[in-house]
Amino acid sequence: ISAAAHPAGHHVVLWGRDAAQVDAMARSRANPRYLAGVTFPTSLLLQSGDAREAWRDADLVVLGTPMAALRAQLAALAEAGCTAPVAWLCKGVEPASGLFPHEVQAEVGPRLRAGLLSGPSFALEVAQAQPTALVAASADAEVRERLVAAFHGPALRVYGNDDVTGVEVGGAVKNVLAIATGLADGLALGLNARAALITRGLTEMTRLGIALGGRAETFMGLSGLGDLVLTATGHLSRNRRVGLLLAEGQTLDEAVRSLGHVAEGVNCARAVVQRARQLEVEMPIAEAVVGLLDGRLRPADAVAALMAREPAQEI
Ligand SMILES: NC(=O)c1ccc[n+]([C@@H]2O[C@H](COP(=O)([O-])OP(=O)(O)OC[C@H]3O[C@@H](n4cnc5c(N)ncnc54)[C@H](O)[C@@H]3O)[C@@H](O)[C@H]2O)c1
Ligand SMILES: O=P(O)(O)OC[C@H](O)CO
Repeated sequence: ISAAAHPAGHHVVLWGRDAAQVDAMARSRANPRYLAGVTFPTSLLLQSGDAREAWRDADLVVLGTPMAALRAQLAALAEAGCTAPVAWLCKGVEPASGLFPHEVQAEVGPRLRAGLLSGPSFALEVAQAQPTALVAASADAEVRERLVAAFHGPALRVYGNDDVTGVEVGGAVKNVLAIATGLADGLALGLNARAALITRGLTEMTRLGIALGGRAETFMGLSGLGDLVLTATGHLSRNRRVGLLLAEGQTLDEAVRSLGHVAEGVNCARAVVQRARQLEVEMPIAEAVVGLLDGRLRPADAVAALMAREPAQEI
């Protein structure tokens, strides 16, 4: 995403916590482990050390960490009195608390001018400047405008949306559903089953999102249906890969270890189901994913349980 901001003519600093890694990237102008074949723009400045040096004069701060690191990063910005808009890219819930990103921000940095970027976007394709459409979500119109100004360009279309809850629920629940479709595809349950999981999964996402205060239309947009289709079917998805590995017979620990990357859906599943139960929202597919991840259900039992549900009206 740092590379994506470059064609828009901005001065971009990529800060990383691992000095050796940042040094290696600065020398090679590449990150072969994550972004194979991508060369960084010559103007992209790479920095480590004191993060405040990187964002002190920034017009916009973008946090590209997993959910587990969001609280500490936001707290540091809040404590240092950051006045620039701050946006996160993570999708999911905080593992320790089950909170969505904007809820974490409300706890640690309520005065930050905050927003997020979401939508169907594998990092590799964004870095390759493949055409991509994203959502800039914030309750603050100026933050949305700043994000659009920073990233909208020849390869990225950025749409605004003020429904932060809806956008974040979509980004979290699609991870859980991608595990489910990965499992179904790994078990060769067929294309009909995959389409059914995506569609009924979208219904679950929408029900939960509305119960949490999101708007129905958001779930039909890029951060809902769009990201669900991408993550549930795209071979670059880590969450889908977890499902495929479970279908091969790996345990959850083995699957997460062999993945070697963060798969937010593993933490999301339990938190999403817990929220749904509290709100009396039915989410049978997400419930089945939790049963599978916890080792309480075997894949065949999960399929049988979902198929044995009472007939119901579609809407
Ligand atoms: N990779 C993608 O295609 C993609 C696309 C859209 C959104 N996301 C979301 O973005 C988030 C990050 O995903 P990723 O694939 O970039 O993960 P990642 O594991 O590659 O981590 C991203 C960066 O965060 C750093 N980091 C990790 N823990 C940290 C900490 N405690 N403090 C500071 N930095 C820390 C890592 O060193 C790394 O540089 C996830 O929530 C993911 O769902 C990823
Ligand atoms: O690789 P995943 O499953 O974390 O998905 C990455 C992005 O969220 C896709 O939009």
